[in-house]
Amino acid sequence: MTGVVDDQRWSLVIPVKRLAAAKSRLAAPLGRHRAELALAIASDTVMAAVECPRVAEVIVVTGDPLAAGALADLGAHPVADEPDAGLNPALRHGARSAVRRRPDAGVCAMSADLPALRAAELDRVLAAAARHATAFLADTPGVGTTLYAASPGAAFRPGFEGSSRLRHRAAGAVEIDLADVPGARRDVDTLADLREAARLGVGPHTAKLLGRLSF
Ligand SMILES: Nc1nc2c(ncn2[C@@H]2O[C@H](COP(=O)(O)OP(=O)(O)OP(=O)(O)O)[C@@H](O)[C@H]2O)c(=O)[nH]1
Ligand SMILES: C=C(OP(=O)(O)O)C(=O)O
Repeated sequence: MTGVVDDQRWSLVIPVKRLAAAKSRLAAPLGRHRAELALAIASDTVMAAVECPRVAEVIVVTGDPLAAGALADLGAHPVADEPDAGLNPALRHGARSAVRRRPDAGVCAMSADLPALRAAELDRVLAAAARHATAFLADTPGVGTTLYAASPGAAFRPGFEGSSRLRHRAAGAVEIDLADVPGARRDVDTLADLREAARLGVGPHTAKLLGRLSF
């Protein structure tokens, strides 16, 4: 893209499903601690985003009052989960709010499932995203997407869920090709994912909970 802005700033739109329904693939191993883990992971994701120099604002889209309060305490701006029709509509709603609040910022949707995310990694990913109208980062298995970004003025059309890497690519978004951003790619859906994130080093909320559970 021409006119690349090296210091482009971003509104991060982070969706957080109702905690009682979240992380269903961890229900068997975690039992009653599942909702607590979902919130700890979202808290570490939001904390890294808030600390990232290129991030102007973090908007959390959630219908969960406990998550909204806890993530606001970490510096996020919560908005309602409207129209309450799943992930991509929630992201589009959050993006409209982001553009109203900061018209000069790019809009970047990012999963709340990244407990090993580091602010410096996210900063490098966003610097790469600013070179394109729309861009995305594939997850560790290379099937899904952890982050989808639209520069100012570009249409924001998130296509998360399932094989979203191919979907984003087919829609013309450019894949961000950075080798060493493992925390930004490692989303956690299963126990094996959680173990791998723990090996990378998770943030303080997740670390504390895993310590308590002797994980
Ligand atoms: N606001 C909002 N966020 C959602 C919704 N569905 C999923 N998410 C979020 O989207 C991201 C990816 O979620 P998924 O992996 O599909 O769901 P999950 O709850 O993390 O895990 P599973 O229950 O195992 O599918 C996470 O940040 C979720 O919190 C939704 O309907 N509304
Ligand atoms: C929503 C997605 O991933 P997951 O359900 O694996 O978290 C995705 O990769 O688009």
